Amino acid sequence: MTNKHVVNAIDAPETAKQANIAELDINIKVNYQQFTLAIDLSIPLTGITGIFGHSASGKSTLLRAIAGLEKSLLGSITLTNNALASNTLVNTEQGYYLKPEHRQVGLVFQNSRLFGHLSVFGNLEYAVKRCKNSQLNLNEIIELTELSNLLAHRVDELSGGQQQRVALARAILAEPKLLLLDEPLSALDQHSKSQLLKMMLTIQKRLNLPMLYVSHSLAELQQVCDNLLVLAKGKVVNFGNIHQVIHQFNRYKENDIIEHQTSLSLPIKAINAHHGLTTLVLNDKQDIYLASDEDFQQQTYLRCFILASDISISLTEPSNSSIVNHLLGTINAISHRDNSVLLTVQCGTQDFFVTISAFSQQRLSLSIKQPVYLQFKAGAVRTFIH
Ligand SMILES: Nc1ncnc2c1ncn2[C@@H]1O[C@H](COP(=O)(O)OP(=O)(O)OP(=O)(O)O)[C@@H](O)[C@H]1O
Repeated sequence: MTNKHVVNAIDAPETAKQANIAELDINIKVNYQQFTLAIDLSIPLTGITGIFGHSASGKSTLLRAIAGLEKSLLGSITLTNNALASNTLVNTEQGYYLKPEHRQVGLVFQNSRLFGHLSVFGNLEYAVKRCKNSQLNLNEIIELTELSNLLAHRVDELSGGQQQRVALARAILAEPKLLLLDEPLSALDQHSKSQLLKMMLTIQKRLNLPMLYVSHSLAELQQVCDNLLVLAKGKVVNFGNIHQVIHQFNRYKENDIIEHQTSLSLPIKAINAHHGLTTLVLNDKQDIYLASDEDFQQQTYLRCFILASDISISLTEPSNSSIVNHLLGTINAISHRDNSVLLTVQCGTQDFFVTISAFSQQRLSLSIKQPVYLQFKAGAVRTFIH
């Protein structure tokens, strides 16, 4: 198999091996009658990596292959901890297959099967007993998954969100080197989703546990993922830093999966409680204003995105406008789509994506290399809380 996708293929000069980061080397084919998954990819095991794609693109099949649940797999999967230690999970050429229970890979599904007749504590205790040489502190995991008040409850009496927290705790207590999450939030309401996303982030950081997280929701992935893998029809279409992958999708004419947007992670410069505005540093000359949220107090940087349809263009600096954000930039790409035009405007080193009508583009005679002002309201900058 060729065209191996490497870490942040887009701009990272260093591979995970060079940086001594654990890595999952995948070179596999899974053949079904009507579908083939063919992946040749090295995934650096840092933070949370999102796996995104249309239905039936092969996301769950990939996770099942890593977990050891795919019988019809050909190829190899190796978990490399550092330059010196690697752990082959499967290598069909060598006739090697490590059983799922020996892979040190945890799995949380949409409907994780718990022991319904046992209490929450009983379920967690079972996981601890199965894990030899347990290093984790059970109380810490109970605290991280906010289960202290539920320990005596039978799990079949819990809500979906509570059950998923038990499933998460149980998976972690098996002390995996890698945690796979397959649509763990899809059956939950918005409140439980936010709670679990925050929990996943905290757990990832506190335990330094790498996660691969499959979701249909780009918004969920944007809240927690550092890297994004996009699959289509069983193949990798893109992999790398999540912001860069989203920006590359903006540029694909055939993109039918990601809404055109500018995706950013920026440091917080100031929180102006009086005006309810927060300032983010875009570069040494330009800031971005957005509406404050009390949770920003605990943050040093924010992930945010601005839809391309929420930004407009002005040829002169809008000095008498109520719109707080105006950034000077240079048009470096113009792409026509039906009656609209997608502009890429560079401000400092950051690309912004702007959709305007073809009518406006003609009226303003916009062309490549032209300086323009971007304008967007503070409310157009959408954020996620960590
Ligand atoms: N055991 C199986 N036998 C035959 N075909 C299968 C089997 N498991 C999965 N497939 C096929 O493989 C393809 C990919 O399925 P998969 O569940 O990996 O997709 P997915 O991207 O996770 O989809 P979704 O987002 O809908 O869950 C589908 O066309 C599915 O029908």
